[in-house]
Amino acid sequence: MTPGTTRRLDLVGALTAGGRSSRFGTDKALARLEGRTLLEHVAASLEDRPLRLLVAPPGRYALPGWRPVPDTRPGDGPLAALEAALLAAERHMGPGWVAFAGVDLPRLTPAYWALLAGARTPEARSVLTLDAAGRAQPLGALYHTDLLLHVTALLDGGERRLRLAARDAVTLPHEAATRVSPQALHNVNTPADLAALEAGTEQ
Ligand SMILES: Nc1nc2c(ncn2[C@@H]2O[C@H](COP(=O)(O)OP(=O)(O)OP(=O)(O)O)[C@@H](O)[C@H]2O)c(=O)[nH]1
Ligand SMILES: [Mg+2]
Repeated sequence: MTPGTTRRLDLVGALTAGGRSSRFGTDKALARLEGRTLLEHVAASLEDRPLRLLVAPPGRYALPGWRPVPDTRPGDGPLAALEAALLAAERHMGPGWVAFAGVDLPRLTPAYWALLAGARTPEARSVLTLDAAGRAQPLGALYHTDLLLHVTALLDGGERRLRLAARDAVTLPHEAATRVSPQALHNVNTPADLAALEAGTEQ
């Protein structure tokens, strides 16, 4: 990649939406914020991608323009959903980068993804943002399809933690992400998390 260019369009968008929402109590993908569902908010952040993948149980959601992708290992969590997304991305577009989002990050924006895309280096195979506590956030991150073997090996070994997927990672400061996309990493796990977002009391 030429230094300084972002090449935004070469990212495949992947939205994982196969969770149980057990902490939220009802399906959080369909919870509403400012007149739209959380699913629609996150989808809008990836609307300009050439390929958009929705990793979810078949028929659970209708999202125009998004290609349904079934889980390779249903119910095994977001690491398994990343495997399904990387496989589908490689099948349809060849080797390359995937922007991996969850339904519970409604403040992600195109500018956020452009920032991550611009931070890629030739050696990098993942790009993540640090949260306010300094932890790299594995959702709302970029992964290269080269990570497929690694992700599959983790899953085959019984691992389920998404944060272990990242390798050869570039990490961006929290402030850099929230400057272009305020509250970008605010994660909606409970109704209180959503209420805080509506009230504007979360960063
Ligand atoms: N495709 C797929 N997505 C998943 C799976 N498990 C979780 N997700 C998604 O991963 C993202 C983050 O997951 P969590 O915050 O743990 O969501 P969750 O499992 O629905 O919620 P809890 O039951 O409260 O943990 C959300 O977008 C979920 O929909 C899965 O097994 N398959
Ligand atoms: Mg969550």
